[in-house]
Amino acid sequence: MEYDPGLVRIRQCAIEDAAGPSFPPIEFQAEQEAAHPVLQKRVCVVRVRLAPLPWLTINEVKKIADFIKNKVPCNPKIGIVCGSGLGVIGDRIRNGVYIKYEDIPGFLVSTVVGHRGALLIGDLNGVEVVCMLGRFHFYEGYPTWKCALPIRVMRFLGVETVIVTNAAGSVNPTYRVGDVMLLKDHLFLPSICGGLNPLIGPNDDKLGVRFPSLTTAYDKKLREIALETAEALGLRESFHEGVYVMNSGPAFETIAELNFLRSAGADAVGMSTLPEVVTARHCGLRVLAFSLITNECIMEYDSDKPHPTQEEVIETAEAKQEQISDFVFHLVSGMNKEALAC
Ligand SMILES: O=P(O)(O)O[C@H]1O[C@H](CO)[C@@H](O)[C@H]1O
Ligand code: HPA
Repeated sequence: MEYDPGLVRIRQCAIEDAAGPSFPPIEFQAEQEAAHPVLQKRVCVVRVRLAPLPWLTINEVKKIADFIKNKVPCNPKIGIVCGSGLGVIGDRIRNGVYIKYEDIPGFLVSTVVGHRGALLIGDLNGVEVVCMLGRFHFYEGYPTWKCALPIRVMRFLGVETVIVTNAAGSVNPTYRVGDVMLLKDHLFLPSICGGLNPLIGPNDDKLGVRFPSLTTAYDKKLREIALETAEALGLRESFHEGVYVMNSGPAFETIAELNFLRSAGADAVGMSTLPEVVTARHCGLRVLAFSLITNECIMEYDSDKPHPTQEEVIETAEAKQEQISDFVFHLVSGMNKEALAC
């Protein structure tokens, strides 16, 4: 039988190398053909060129965590992601050690105003935390799995719970600028409509299951603690629980889009957070997430309200930063007590 390289079909090929699982090969080249000694069939030996792996393996993520641990011996149980203008949360951390993102091999760099670009590890109200002073956004050009890479790094630093914060616009007309919305659910539009789920790619079962459930993504007990903390600080009236929707950004939404999002059940809209939340749930972390409402979204045509700007977002975040950092300061203590009691 004549061997025709054009007819070779390899239906599935998973190759384990030292670094972990590979993805489908992209090129086959026939090298030789021979009779198989046992099967008594003609077989061909092929040379396989693998597609370069875009994803990091568990070992590569562990290496980043090990680098951090070698620099700063630590055992944080809570991880915090600071949203736009909310890096001030880190100012309450005592005995903190900063590591700039650019100094961490394999990490990313922040490119957005209002994101300082460093990890801060230290003591927040008696709890050891690792705090991201600045996050990564899809619109900066990072794929969603990379935006969420720090969450996996946190997991290998020993973190069990993450507090993910963001600045967001209000879609719910009863919200006011300066209010806080605890996320009770989300609409991950870039995932549902755009195939941008951060878990796309080979799954490592040692980290999490292939098909994680997100039915209880936002921990109920942690939300209760957050509301009790707000109550104790006299802030309860400005706190809500609602649905966050992610727009990939960087453009703010049109009026038609905002009305569509409202009718779909959204209360606040932003351009971040969900890659981190999905990744955290996948690797077994508990999640509390909240939005600071930094601007009112314009939902009507011919409105004379100001158009949303990054400056307004940062201004509101700065005006509220003391309140937010006070809230997080007390929140971590309540969360820690609950974790110790479990
Ligand atoms: O979600 P964070 O990082 O808080 O930032 C929010 O603020 C920026 C828009 O002003 C966008 O990046 C949006 O996502
Ligand atoms: N839309 C999207 N992202 C945002 C907004 C907004 O109105 N405000 C802060 N981040």
